Amino acid sequence: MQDGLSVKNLSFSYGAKQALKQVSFDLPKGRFCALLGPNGAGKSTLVSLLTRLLVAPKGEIRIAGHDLRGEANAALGALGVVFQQPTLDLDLTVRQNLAYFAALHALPRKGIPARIDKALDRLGMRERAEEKVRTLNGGHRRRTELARALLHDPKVLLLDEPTVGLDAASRMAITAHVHDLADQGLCILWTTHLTDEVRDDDRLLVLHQGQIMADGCTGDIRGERSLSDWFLEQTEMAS
Ligand SMILES: Nc1ncnc2c1ncn2[C@@H]1O[C@H](COP(=O)(O)OP(=O)(O)OP(=O)(O)O)[C@@H](O)[C@H]1O
Repeated sequence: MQDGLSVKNLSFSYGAKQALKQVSFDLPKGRFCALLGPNGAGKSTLVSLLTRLLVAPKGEIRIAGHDLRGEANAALGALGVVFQQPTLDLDLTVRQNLAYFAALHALPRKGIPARIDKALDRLGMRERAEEKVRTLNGGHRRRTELARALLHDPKVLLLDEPTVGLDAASRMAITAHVHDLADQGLCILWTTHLTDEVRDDDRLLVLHQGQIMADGCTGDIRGERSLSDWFLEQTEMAS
């Protein structure tokens, strides 16, 4: 899918343990998609395959139309990633952290300050640009990582349980910011095991025991039940 994320028949095993079984989905641009799965469902394995930390022997991944196997540079160039573990340098300022990333990715030097300002604006972080990351709270650190992931103007943004360790207010703020990014045209894949981060009009993929057990609009999937009740019931039934 052009400008979106497409996965076809993706399987992966760690030795005898099959972590993903024939996973397929197509995510369009301009949509927030939550990948919901309990512990051990295969979320981290999928993230590792999408970022090429692992390579699947079978199946296809296309990022903004580029095949991750055949056109790895173009595919990864269209992908922004926020990993679960924070990777900011605490002793550098917000701006320095972003500039460091821009240099690492060989972005054209002249445009870097404007790119940084734009990315910080998108996350409401411009006024924090000159502060050391160590002085920021967890939510603002997360937003800095998000701004950094946007610097190279990706089409697809992948977030691996991005709210882990944040308080309720920061979780809400980050979730709202990322929904705004989807409204601005990005294709978002947000992995989580927390049902309260998913809105009724979000696209929902439910991963359980390595397989997609539901794919659609969240409100349609949960029906009359709360998503939390639906999710518990389904994952317990399938266990
Ligand atoms: N290096 C490994 N060697 C063997 N099995 C593994 C390895 N990494 C993961 N697994 C297994 O693969 C399955 C999927 O794990 P994965 O970490 O992808 O799930 P997850 O949904 O990310 O879980 P969590 O939310 O707990 O991180 C699990 O059964 C897990 O035990």
